[in-house]
Amino acid sequence: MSPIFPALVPHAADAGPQVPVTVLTGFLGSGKTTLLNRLLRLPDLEGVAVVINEFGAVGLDHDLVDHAQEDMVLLANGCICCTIRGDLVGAFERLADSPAARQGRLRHVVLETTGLADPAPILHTLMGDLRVSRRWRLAGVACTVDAVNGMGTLDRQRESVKQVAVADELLVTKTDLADGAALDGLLARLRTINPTASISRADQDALESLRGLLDRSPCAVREIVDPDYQPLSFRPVPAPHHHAVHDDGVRTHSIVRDQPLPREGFLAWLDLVASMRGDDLLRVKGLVNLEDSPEGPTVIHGVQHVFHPPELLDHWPSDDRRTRIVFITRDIDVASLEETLNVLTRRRRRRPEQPVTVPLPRDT
Ligand SMILES: Nc1nc2c(ncn2[C@@H]2O[C@H](COP(=O)(O)OP(=O)(O)OP(=O)(O)O)[C@@H](O)[C@H]2O)c(=O)[nH]1
Repeated sequence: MSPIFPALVPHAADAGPQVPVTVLTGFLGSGKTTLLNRLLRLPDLEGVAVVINEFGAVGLDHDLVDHAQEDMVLLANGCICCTIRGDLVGAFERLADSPAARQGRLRHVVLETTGLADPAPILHTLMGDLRVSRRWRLAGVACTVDAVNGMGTLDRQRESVKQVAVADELLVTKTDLADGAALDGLLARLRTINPTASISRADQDALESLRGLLDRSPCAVREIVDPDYQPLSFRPVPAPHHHAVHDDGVRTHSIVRDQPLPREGFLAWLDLVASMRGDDLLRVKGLVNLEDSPEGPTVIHGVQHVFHPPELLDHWPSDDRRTRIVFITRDIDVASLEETLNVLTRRRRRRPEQPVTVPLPRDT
């Protein structure tokens, strides 16, 4: 197993059942708390806890969210993505110690990030910090996008592009205030940045989407695993060329392989790509057909250079047994990802004892 890919080593068997965590991100003022409040008013949300991260000396959002205080953990005084990431670990440790968790009543956690957060380090902590990942498991990422200000925010704030790029569900808020043409333009841009996320409207089915994330575990490959999966409402959206072109440098690329892949070569490739270009891999999700595990696909899921431990499903969800991996990248020459995979899996299969020279993933 690769030494620089420790997250590919399965967790210890004593980890016990992990409680799923849904991350709710979205730029400042985009409607996260409003949506969360609507969600928490639903009748069947017993056992759902909320962790709120706020930026500022005095936390307010915890007062604005209606929820039993016992299940509320507030991270004040900073942004978990940078200054107080350790507090995120502490917050989950405190939550693990809460009566609900100790009595086994905690079934899901929603983590609302500050609107300024780069979500990637938060996801890394959830996926890669053993103190957290032993007990908790990322179930999905929802991102609110403001229909009125969203386009301008995407233009000006690089973090907001990243928030959109890593999301499983894009929840468009304030559609009641936006005009139709502007909304179409925004939807097209969202679809360009992240074609694999489902998009829903806050005033229609966003609540259902968020609710769906609470029922979802493990993370994030529903659209690949589930042959019946249909993204919600907004598909198909108008093609981007109908609107002004906004190039956020974010690209989506799918790798498909008909033949099963050798485990060693595949993991070496993933390791190489993650270590060389991890910063630019905004999101990677896939089902991999490995030669030594034909009974089901191995699910891979990563954010930048951190990957969930790959998970072997006990059966294929459909007749399609091809390897399918979706990359959302920034400024990577995707052709080099394909070339590198070809070289590593081909040569390893033929001559495992030979040292392998591979082309490195290139910039665009
Ligand atoms: N008209 C309208 N207003 C909304 C909608 N969603 C949120 N708002 C308003 O937008 C403002 C910001 O909403 P919040 O829910 O506080 O946004 P947030 O993302 O939690 O904000 P931060 O905590 O600053 O990151 C509030 O005044 C909300 O009432 C919506 O769908 N329609």
